[in-house]
Amino acid sequence: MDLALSPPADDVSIHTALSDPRRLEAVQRTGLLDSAPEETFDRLTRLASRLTGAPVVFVSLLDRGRDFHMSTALGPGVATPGGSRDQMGRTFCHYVAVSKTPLVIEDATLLPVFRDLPGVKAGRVRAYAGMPLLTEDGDALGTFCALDFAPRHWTEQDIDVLTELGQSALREIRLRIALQQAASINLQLVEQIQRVDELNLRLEELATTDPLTGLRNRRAFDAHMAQELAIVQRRGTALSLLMLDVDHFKRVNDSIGHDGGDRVLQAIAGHMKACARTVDVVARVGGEEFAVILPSTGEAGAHEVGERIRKMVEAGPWPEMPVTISVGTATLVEGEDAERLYGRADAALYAAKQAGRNRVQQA
Ligand SMILES: Nc1nc2c(ncn2[C@@H]2O[C@H](COP(=O)(O)OP(=O)(O)OP(=O)(O)O)[C@@H](O)[C@H]2O)c(=O)[nH]1
Repeated sequence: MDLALSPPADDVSIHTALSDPRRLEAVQRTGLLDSAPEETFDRLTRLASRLTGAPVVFVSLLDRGRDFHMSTALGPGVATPGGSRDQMGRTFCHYVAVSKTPLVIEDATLLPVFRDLPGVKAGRVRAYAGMPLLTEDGDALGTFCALDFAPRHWTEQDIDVLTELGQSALREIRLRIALQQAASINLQLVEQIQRVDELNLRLEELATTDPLTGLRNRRAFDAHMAQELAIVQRRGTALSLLMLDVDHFKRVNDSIGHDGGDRVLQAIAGHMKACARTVDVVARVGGEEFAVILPSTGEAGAHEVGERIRKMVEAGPWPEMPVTISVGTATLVEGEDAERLYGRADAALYAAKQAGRNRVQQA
């Protein structure tokens, strides 16, 4: 029974069909290209070889420019092909993939279309029976096929065996595609979740950061203050607050312009960050007003930090005009809430201004 192509596909149309990107992508999606031999497929080819008596049965995946033999079974006494599992050049499997129908050849040397195939010319194959392995979308992935070195009559039972076992191989390959798809969807989901997390983090950062100085804004300051007070209540540690205000900032603006004033605010923010520990919370709480929350810090420590910042700001360098700050400090007393602490630090700041500015005043 010769089930040859009618009309047989020519080289150009075979090349075009095999190069179809959708088909090649489907082959990739099996995840089986260059995979190690697997018992699942080897069992099927072995069984097919035993039941048909064909000396060679294999499952091929038709990749770009090569046939990858993912499973090969050899009959008794047949020498192992060894080496590469890739088959280059035109093969019977290509005709099966292009026609998407079975191909059964009893003696290829008698058929002009096939007698010049490299495998036939080299004596590696004379008879061939192959079934196409098609995706659910009808793309040809490869073949399940048997061959013989001598002319051979393929019986109806041979064809049934190859068809049935080919179907089993195909079911397994389709399962692999589905698994690959599920894994890829899973990966995409994980990536999307990561992206959303990153965006949320960025949004949170934007919502809590002062755009001019990069310090925490008033909102973040209030949240940190509540958090620190809760810690103090639990652990009984100390907590201090610094309020800072640029001296005569109106004059600064008037002299060097609003942009110049902004640069001064940025430089002061830099000095404050340089003086603070990582646990301290440095914030811009108003136009030219700053605050620093100092966890685990008592009166003396708060005064010291205030002085350090004041001196650093005074030292500048200020190329355009001298700049100083006034600082008010307050240390939490028992039973005090955030508002009262803030109020006392602010009052101390006011007192520092009244006392002549460029100084640190304790509440
Ligand atoms: N450049 C700049 N100026 C600001 C910003 N926010 C507030 N200001 C200015 O800061 C000045 C604050 O002035 P005042 O509150 O009168 O106090 P002051 O001039 O600093 O004087 P004292 O605080 O009493 O030493 C105003 O001129 C505001 O316009 C800002 O983001 N950028």
